[in-house]
Order: sequence, then structure tokens, then C-alpha cells
Amino acid sequence: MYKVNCLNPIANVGLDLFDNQYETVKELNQADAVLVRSAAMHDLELPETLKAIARAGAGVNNIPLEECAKKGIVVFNTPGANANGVKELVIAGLMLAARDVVGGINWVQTVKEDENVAKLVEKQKSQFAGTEIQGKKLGVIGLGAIGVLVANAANRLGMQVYGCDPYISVDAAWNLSRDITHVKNIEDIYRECDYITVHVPLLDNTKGMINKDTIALMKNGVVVLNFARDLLVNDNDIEEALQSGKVKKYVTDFPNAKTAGMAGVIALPHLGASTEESEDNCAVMAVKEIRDYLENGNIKNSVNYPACDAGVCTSVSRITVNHRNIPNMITQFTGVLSEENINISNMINKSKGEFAYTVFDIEVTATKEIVEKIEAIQGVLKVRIIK
Ligand SMILES: NC(=O)C1=CN([C@@H]2O[C@H](COP(=O)(O)OP(=O)(O)OC[C@H]3O[C@@H](n4cnc5c(N)ncnc54)[C@H](O)[C@@H]3O)[C@@H](O)[C@H]2O)C=CC1
Ligand SMILES: O=C(O)C(=O)COP(=O)(O)O
Repeated sequence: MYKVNCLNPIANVGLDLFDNQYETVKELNQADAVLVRSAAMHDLELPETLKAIARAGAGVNNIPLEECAKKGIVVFNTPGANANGVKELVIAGLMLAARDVVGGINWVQTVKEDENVAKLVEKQKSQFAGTEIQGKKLGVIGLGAIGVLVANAANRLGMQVYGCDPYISVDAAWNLSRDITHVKNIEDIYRECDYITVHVPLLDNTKGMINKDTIALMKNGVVVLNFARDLLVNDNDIEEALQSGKVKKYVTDFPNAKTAGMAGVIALPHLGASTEESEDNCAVMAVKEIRDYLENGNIKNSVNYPACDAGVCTSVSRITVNHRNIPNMITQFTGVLSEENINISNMINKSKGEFAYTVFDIEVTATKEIVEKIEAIQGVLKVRIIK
């Protein structure tokens, strides 16, 4: 029986995919797998039993990826599964910044008891007026699952869209409308655009990318949208830019103690992926990833281990090894098996950075003794008998 611990509520349509080999448990202790959304995992004690963590979503900055890899814990995410939900909210964000929609809605509530409300509306509405997004320039930084959808949707709404992503994937490039201007130098986005939206992961080299130096390059009255992570934007620098009018509005899905009440900020409560559809898509993908890993040893959409598809085991046994990507590992593993005169019917070895993963299908029943011998090899992080 596999034990699964959910650190956040996960949509039932996903959880229902677990069959009777699985039970959901309240405690992390003893869990084989964890399902998580945005819960912070950096300070959690991860049990020895834990084999997999699936983030039902895209961003994995709440998970200690390196520490997990060192413990042989494979971390998955669900690429693209919530991208449409975010895209729709970014489009709403553009509209919220173009006219003072929020100010207008709040003002109507202040005069709602007045019997002349209809007349007051016509008299006062000009203070909430603004501009249209059609014809304006939108810069999209990060053309992944979300950035591509935002770029294409904004283009269809009549915006002139500029996109920048030095590491764009082939799939994303195929999906991007040919009307999007491909920008190689990110500074051109800062210089040219009326609206700038950021869709990159939070990494050491993206942290604080919107700061006083990059803001200085921007047009006066630019609108900055951040539906990715709060730390991508330097809060003090954006505050100064809002005060001076350099930045007209800062639309963020990640308010924090500094920005939540800041003048000029339109703050949403991290709603990008909070749609039924996105929650369902993420949950289904996450549960399938966990099942394929626990039951077959296959890895799809991991952020800290290589992809590996060995299919369903048709041999007598399958052993999987999570290990360091260092010389001489395969020789030592096969040495253990050849000592026992065991034939390997299939073998896959894959690596990603410092970590690697090897699958052996063998023609006899795998034993605890074989596992212990492989575990004793320096650089081995986890060994499992899948079948
Ligand atoms: N508001 C919300 O609820 C949600 C927020 N997010 C955030 O949005 C981020 C992006 O999500 P997806 O598009 O699904 O991820 P993705 O992985 O499909 O796309 C990220 C893209 O950023 C690019 N990139 C990385 N560094 C870059 C740089 N320095 N300059 C330009 N491009 C760079 C990558 O090449 C990749 O194409 C996530 O990492 C997460 O932080 C994701 C989903 C929901
Ligand atoms: O997928 C992401 O990166 C998100 O930010 C969505 O977070 P959530 O699942 O809504 O807590």
C-alpha cells in the first residue's frame, strides 16, 4: 500500500485516479509520495520513506530540489496544466491597469445609497477613465507555457507583442504566433513597451530582475505585470517608480507585506491557477506522474531527475537506482548483478546535472540482498524494487 500525503487541497478528479493500492494519509511521516501546491516545504523534515513529490502546478521554488535529489526523492511539476488559467488573469490584469476599474467599482459602492447614483456616475466617471490596450506594445519576458499563451492572446486583442526568452523550447516556439516580434536583447523590451509582463521561474538569476536599473530603461508610465513570483520584482525600487510616476501601475498576483497596500499596486490574491479547470488539470497530471513513478519507475516532468521511460516491466523484476552522476556507477551495479549470475534484460541510464537514474529489468526475482549491495555503493542515493 502506497501512502500519499497532500500538503494542499488537491482536486478530487486527480485523487480519484489513485486505486486501492493507495491511501491518503494526514502525516508526512511515512509517506511514499507528497502532492503539493504552494505550501512551503523548505523547513520540513522529509522522511526516509518519501520517494516522490508532485507539485500540482508550475513553480517549484517552494520545494528544496537539491536536498530532495540528494535523498533520491524525485520532484515533479505539471508543465502547462494551469497556463490557460494564468493567461486569462493576465489579460484581466491588462484591463485592470488600462482604466481604473478597481477604483471605479469601489467608488460606486460609496454612492450606492444615493438616489441620484445614476447621475453621479455620469458626472464622476471621467476620473476612472483610461486607455485601450489595442495598439499598445506588450513585452512578454519568458515564453514558456504561460508566456506563449499571453503573447498570442494579447496579439489577438490587437496589441503589438514583443517576446523575449533566450532559452525558448522548440514546442513553445512552434506555438508562438508569427506576429510576435522576437526580441533577442531584453533591454529592447524595457525600452519599447507600454506594458511588461514577466513569466519566468524564480531562480537566482531572475530574482530582482525588475529593479531600479531595468526600470530606468522603461518608458514613462509603463505598466508592470507580475503573475510569476513576488521576488522577481524589487519592492523598494517599484515603490519609488510608482511614486515618481515612472511606473503607472504594478499588477501583481503575489502581494506581500510591502506591496499589498502600496499606492499604485493592483494586488490579486495569487489567483492565477485558481480555476476549476487548472486545478483539475494539475491534479490529474500530478497523480499520473506519481503513479507511473511508484508503480513502473518511470520519470516524466521531473525538475531534479532525468526523464526516463522504461515502459511497464515485462521481465521478472525491475530495480531502480537514484544515484550521483559520477564515473564507474554502471560497472559497479552490473558487477553486483553478474556476481549473482543475473541476466539484465533491459537497462536504461539517464542523467541530469549532478544526478542520474538507472533502471534494470532482470530475469530473476530481485532480492533484499541485491538491493543492500547496490545501496552500499558510494554515490547511490535510493534503490527500489519496482516488481
Ligand atoms: N500566478 C500563478 O498562479 C502562477 C504562476 N506561475 C509562475 O509562472 C512561472 C512560469 O510558468 P510557466 O510558463 O508555466 O513555466 P515554463 O517553464 O513553461 O516557462 C518559463 C519560461 O521562462 C524562460 N526563462 C527562464 N529564465 C529566463 C530569463 N532570464 N529570461 C527570459 N526567459 C527566461 C524559460 O526558458 C521558459 O521558457 C512559474 O515558474 C511560476 O513561478 C505559474 C503558474 C501559476
Ligand atoms: O503553478 C504555480 O507556479 C502557481 O503559482 C500556482 O500556485 P497554486 O497551485 O495556485 O498555489
